[in-house]
Amino acid sequence: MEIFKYMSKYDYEQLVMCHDEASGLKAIIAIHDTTLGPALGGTRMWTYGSEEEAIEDALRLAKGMTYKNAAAGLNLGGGKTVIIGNPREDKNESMFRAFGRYIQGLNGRYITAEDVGTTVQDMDVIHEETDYVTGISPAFGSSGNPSPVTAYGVYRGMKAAAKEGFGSDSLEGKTIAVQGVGNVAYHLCRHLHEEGAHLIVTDINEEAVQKAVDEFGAQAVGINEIYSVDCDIYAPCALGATINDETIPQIKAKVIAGAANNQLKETKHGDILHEKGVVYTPDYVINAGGVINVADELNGYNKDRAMKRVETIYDNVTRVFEIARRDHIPTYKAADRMAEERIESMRKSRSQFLQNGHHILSRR
Ligand SMILES: NC(=O)c1ccc[n+]([C@@H]2O[C@H](COP(=O)([O-])OP(=O)(O)OC[C@H]3O[C@@H](n4cnc5c(N)ncnc54)[C@H](O)[C@@H]3O)[C@@H](O)[C@H]2O)c1
Ligand SMILES: CC(C)C[C@H](N)C(=O)O
Repeated sequence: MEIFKYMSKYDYEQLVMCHDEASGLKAIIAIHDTTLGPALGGTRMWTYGSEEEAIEDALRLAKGMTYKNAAAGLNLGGGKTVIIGNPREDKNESMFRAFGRYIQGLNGRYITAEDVGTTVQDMDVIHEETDYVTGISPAFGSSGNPSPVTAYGVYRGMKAAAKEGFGSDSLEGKTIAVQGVGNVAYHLCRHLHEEGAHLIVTDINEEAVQKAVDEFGAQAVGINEIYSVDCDIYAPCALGATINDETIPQIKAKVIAGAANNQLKETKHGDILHEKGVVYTPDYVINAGGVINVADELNGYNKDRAMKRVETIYDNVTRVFEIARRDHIPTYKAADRMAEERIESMRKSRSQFLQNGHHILSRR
């Protein structure tokens, strides 16, 4: 991978390689765009096949956060971290302390939170070294684990997508295939079960599957079976790129709406879904609940205010479908248009010089 070529193609600002021999920290912080404000995005810990794969993931996820934050109406830019390692085996306190010092060194250009493989406890350790971290324990006056809020946002966005696909936003009696029943999808399944949906689930973690079967009466299927099951809605809630050349011909769902980041392997897969008449709900619009919730910490966390803002995901998803219909474009392009228009208008209006300009973190 030619890194500068890639950064130039998608207009990235900064890539930081963080290394601490003593703790084993190998982290990559990618900052995509800070036009709207400091870059806020979570930290993923994962066993990557190669360093190149990790860098690419950090870059792709950071760009997704720029669009997610912009589309959600937040005054925040986009960034993300990946830590190379197994979250079950390789974590230690000094690793997250070292990582916290690297974040502090960026002096507020990047603010972190949880993502796959990291927890509230990890954020608390990072907080020992820096204030540029969110999703820390409620004991610190913070918002804690963002996953239940992300799940609520996905649930609301899925209802808006159902309205588009089926003419009603009721999920009662709908069959929903959920891929991955981890932190977010467990709570999503609870909302869906409470509304009377039938659930089909899969996960590489058998315990997680069993919990969904026991608590929500879900039907369990194999890892590769999930794409081809008879269902109304496919909810990708594991990792990215699950909508691709191999899976699209298998998917029977009329609507796709889930929590995972970067669901389309390539943009052409969004075009194919559009041609097939599948209602694809752009990932970064529907899964913004977690970042909306942690971002509220920057103003002194207020749960009611944060949840009110999460409710807007229903309207944002609806708006994306309206733009797609109006401009005869696939939904992923409509979402990009919505986010890019906001960034561009702010870029233009901010060109005027201001001594000691107001900064979002000054309110903390
Ligand atoms: N946690 C949040 O607040 C949040 C916010 C926005 C987006 N997301 C995205 O949502 C997705 C899920 O996040 P999470 O926090 O629930 O993570 P998680 O790690 O708790 O859950 C992911 C689940 O997917 C399972 N999984 C992994 N590979 C799989 C495969 N091939 N097939 C089936 N299951 C598989 C894992 O075993 C795990 O149970 C991620 O893509 C994440 O980036 C999370
Ligand atoms: C800031 C975090 C809550 C980010 C979250 N992991 C996401 O992808 O949106």
